[in-house]
Amino acid sequence: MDENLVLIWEKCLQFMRDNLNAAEDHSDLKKLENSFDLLFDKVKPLSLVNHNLTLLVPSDFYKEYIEDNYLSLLSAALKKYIGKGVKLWYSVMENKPVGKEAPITVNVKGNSTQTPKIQEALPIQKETNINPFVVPGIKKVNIESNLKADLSFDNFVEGESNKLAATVGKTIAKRPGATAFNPLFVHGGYGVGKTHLAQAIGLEVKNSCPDKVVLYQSSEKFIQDFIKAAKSQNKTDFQNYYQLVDVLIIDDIQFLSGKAATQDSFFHVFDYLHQNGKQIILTSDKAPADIMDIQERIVSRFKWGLTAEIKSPNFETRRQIIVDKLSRDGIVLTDDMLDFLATEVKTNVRELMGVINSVIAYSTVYKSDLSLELLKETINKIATTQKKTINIPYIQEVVCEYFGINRELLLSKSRKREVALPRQLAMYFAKELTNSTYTKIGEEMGGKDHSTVIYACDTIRDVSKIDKEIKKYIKDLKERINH
Ligand SMILES: Nc1ncnc2c1ncn2[C@@H]1O[C@H](COP(=O)(O)OP(=O)(O)OP(=O)(O)O)[C@@H](O)[C@H]1O
Repeated sequence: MDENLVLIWEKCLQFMRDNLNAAEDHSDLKKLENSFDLLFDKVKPLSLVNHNLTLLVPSDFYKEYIEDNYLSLLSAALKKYIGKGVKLWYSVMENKPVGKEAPITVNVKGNSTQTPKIQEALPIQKETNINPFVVPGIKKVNIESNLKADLSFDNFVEGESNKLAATVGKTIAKRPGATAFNPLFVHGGYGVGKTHLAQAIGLEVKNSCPDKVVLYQSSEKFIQDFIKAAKSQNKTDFQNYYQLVDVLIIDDIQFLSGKAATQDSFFHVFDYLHQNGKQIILTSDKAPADIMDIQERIVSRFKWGLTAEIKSPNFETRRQIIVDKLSRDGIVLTDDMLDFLATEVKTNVRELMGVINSVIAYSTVYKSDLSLELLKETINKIATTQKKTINIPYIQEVVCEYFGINRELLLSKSRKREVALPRQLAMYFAKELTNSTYTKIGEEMGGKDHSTVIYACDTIRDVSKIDKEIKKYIKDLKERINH
């Protein structure tokens, strides 16, 4: 690498770092510096030819993030150390194919530092399958968006747990289909805010571009519609309907698992929308690679854009969610009450919402008499009434929902991995979390022999020590069963 260029780039970085606070409305300088270092650590200057500076970035995300957050600062630095009129280019590293030495890069023009106007990233065409179900010249029809006004960005509290997904979501909402984040694949545990975020993006698009057709659909509805269409031999109409959409949001996409025919249809809808610059947003309770029994070509498409995980919120975010929600209802709690609530309800935001609603109900009744003691009593009562009895049918229900299979299949004799593994996990949890004997578990698992149950429990215990996937299933399921 050109030593002179490295030196210039070092100076630019130092300048940007020194001016972080001035450029951003951000009070926590330390955090800002950390995220700056993390980001720019992976960005390298490749070449500087006739005032054309090319930066090597690991993925489209880096390009988008730099353009959205650091463009003015970067422009100032380049002007200072290179001169006026520097044009910025990005060389984006694509996945490195096995056996090749050098990374493949795709060159993308950035915003010229001369022209402050935001310029859209060039869409990177990854594959060019022609969709057979395209109806040319089809007119726009009225499609109900299924968006809920209260699930907006205004009501969405951002924190460490959802920062990446929320930041990218807002970028997408400004330029749906025109960023590199297509699809946006949001995954995370139960009740952490995936649906809320996906809806917020949809609402924001509708606010800024009312002409855009936004459709939020649960994957269950997508599957039902597909089955109906297949029965009445209307599969083409089904696909055409989804192909009319500018922003397609499918919630809980993991439920496509094991549904090969629906997956085929989804694949065609996906490709058509993607090829035509339409935005796709998907949510799931698992990362793409962890969804079982789903076609490889679909899993690879899930990863084309950006995969962002939402984790359980930390104390600060939980506290802020409580403050926000209560203030919308005109309720103000003391600091010790807020701290108490945020400390007590740790698992997920849905549970937190339940507790907040109870607090709202109590404060309506008790008005100013609402005290920390009363709050503690309330939480204890909720905790007692919410405590679930963990029994075998309940474990079966949770396992079936998690893997997207029905109970009949779980209890069947099928030896297919996508059924046998959930069955073994259900047996394992039945042994771990209930007082049932191996014989009793076998009976409730579709009349299996007690030795089959012993074998299943031993297998899961052994495999979980070395297999990351099984470890993750156990962790996720434990959380859900104990919830
Ligand atoms: N960051 C947040 N700020 C404000 N409210 C939130 C936030 N995250 C979640 N919520 C609220 O918590 C509840 C559960 O969120 P949501 O339904 O989006 O979770 P989810 O991850 O989609 O869950 P599931 O996997 O069960 O579908 C909703 O009432 C939502 O409005």
